[in-house]
Amino acid sequence: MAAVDPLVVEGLSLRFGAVEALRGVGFRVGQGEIFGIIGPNGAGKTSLLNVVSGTYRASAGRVHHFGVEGSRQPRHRLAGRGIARTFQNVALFGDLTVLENILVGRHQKMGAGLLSCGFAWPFVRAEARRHREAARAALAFLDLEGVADAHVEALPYGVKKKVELARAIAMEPKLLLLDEPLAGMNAAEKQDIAASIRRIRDRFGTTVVMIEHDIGLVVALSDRVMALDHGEKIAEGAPADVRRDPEVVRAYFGDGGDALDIAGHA
Ligand SMILES: Nc1ncnc2c1ncn2[C@@H]1O[C@H](COP(=O)(O)OP(=O)(O)OP(=O)(O)O)[C@@H](O)[C@H]1O
Repeated sequence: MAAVDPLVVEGLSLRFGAVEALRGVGFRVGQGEIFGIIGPNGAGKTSLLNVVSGTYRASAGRVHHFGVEGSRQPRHRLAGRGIARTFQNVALFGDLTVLENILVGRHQKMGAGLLSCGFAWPFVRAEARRHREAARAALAFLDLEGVADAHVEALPYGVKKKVELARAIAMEPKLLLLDEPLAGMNAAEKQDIAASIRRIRDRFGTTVVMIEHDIGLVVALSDRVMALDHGEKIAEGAPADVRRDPEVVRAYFGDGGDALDIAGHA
């Protein structure tokens, strides 16, 4: 039987009063793909990710996760279905340690109660141990073991962003949604995160959908790219083709832009 695509989006529209944040956006993401979403400020990228992850309800259109209609599912159900996301701004608990933050993510996946309950049943202890092992494995995969017991608020921004990624992969997602994973980082940190995203896909076969402003890295990292402008899809395809697409260049730079400009945009 043919594999079902992890994400199929059809005719999505979203309105905020008079603002049409999304207008009839549709696309498909195949198993194990890294799919980049680009577009100038206000293009609708975050709105799209919010609809895909069930945070917002679309005015029209559908989202299918692994063949199941998902746009009306509550967010915690998405976690149980193998979908994890990170946020544009760091969304960790600053007063908890890195390891504790990862365990909170696991908790979301496995359902409430188990980690916090006081029972000493052997199966509960075994379950808690399994969560810890999975959390530590996620940290090790991203070379973060050294900060496992550090409080998140004490960490540099670039490390916090990486911890968010670790928290997401500790949920063992089949589909990973990343909202500007490289934002606010220096060049070395960006390269590190980009390499980590690729390693996650290569090692676990995770499908990745990523919004990102750094066009150079999106093009280098993605298998396919989609560009939005004013809530509409204006291009989709091979990263290098989308970057050169006249509509995309115009969206970023107006009529005076040319393809060389966007090639260097970061
Ligand atoms: N909660 C909201 N209420 C009202 N308008 C909103 C809301 N969220 C987004 N918008 C509007 O919807 C449009 C799309 O915004 P969105 O944040 O999705 O764009 P974006 O491409 O993610 O932008 P950026 O790159 O700046 O993050 C914008 O006009 C924005 O002002």
